[in-house]
Amino acid sequence: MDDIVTFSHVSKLYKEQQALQDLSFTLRKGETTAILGGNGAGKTTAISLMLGLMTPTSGEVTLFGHTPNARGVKERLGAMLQDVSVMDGLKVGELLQLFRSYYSAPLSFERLMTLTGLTPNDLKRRVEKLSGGQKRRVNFALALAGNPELLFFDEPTVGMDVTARRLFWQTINALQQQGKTIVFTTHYLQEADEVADRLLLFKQGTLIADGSVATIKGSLALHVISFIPGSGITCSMCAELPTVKDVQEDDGRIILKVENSDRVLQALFEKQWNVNGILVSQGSLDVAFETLTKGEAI
Ligand SMILES: Nc1ncnc2c1ncn2[C@@H]1O[C@H](COP(=O)(O)OP(=O)(O)OP(=O)(O)O)[C@@H](O)[C@H]1O
Repeated sequence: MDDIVTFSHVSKLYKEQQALQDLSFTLRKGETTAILGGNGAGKTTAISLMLGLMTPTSGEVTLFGHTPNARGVKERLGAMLQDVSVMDGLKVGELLQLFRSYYSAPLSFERLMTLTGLTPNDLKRRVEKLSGGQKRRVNFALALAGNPELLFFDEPTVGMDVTARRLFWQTINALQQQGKTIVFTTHYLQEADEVADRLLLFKQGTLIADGSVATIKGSLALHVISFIPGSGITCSMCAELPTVKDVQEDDGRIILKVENSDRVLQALFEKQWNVNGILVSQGSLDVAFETLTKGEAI
């Protein structure tokens, strides 16, 4: 079966707070999905529901066609959550061994160390003595210990240094090649752009966009035009140009986010405005994200 995660009209209410509202989507085998959204959009709540750490107020969540807490489901998934909570009092090697013992076909110590960058020295250290970044490596190793089919990462690279971050994405890439299904949340849009096959964009507990990076960028079709304004050219004049959605000034350049760059260029030439150094580029995921989360495009 190719449907690995399904949300069917899922809502979650925390007392008065509506965290998710009528959310429906399906994640398929082998897909890498990035869940994006501003603070409080509902990303962690969605992941917690997938992991069976809480239940929906209404609607249904399934993993591999079963409820997340059904027998046999947990063995097939691994997770690295935002709160780095590892068991104090144990050495890293002991903790890894404990986790490996839960699974029928765990990854070897050597493989886990290669994948996560843990060193033989790290294995001898007590978990509570590790730095925040080192604890995240341990949590990464724990998520991979059972060689699961489905992996969840909630803001995985927060607190990782550059080397750790690079190794993390290399490992994710290797897992993608093996056909694993991966779900991660991030505030770093570049990560989502580079790694994900699919983006789910949350806003205030609802799904406002679902598609590939290319589709989401393309559906918005926002382009960026920038130029150095000559005297007399102001931001408010530029805001009147056709299809302009946003105007900013930065470092002596006026930067326009526009729906139709051809029409803007044509208008600039017709008006014979005194502008220099015109640059046109395709909108980035950041632009798409900003536009969507401001609600302008929907
Ligand atoms: N245990 C809780 N009790 C009450 N409200 C909660 C609880 N957990 C989350 N919320 C609220 O539910 C909403 C969604 O929170 P959630 O943590 O899922 O968002 P998020 O997208 O992961 O945010 P962030 O990017 O800041 O981590 C927020 O308004 C939050 O305040």
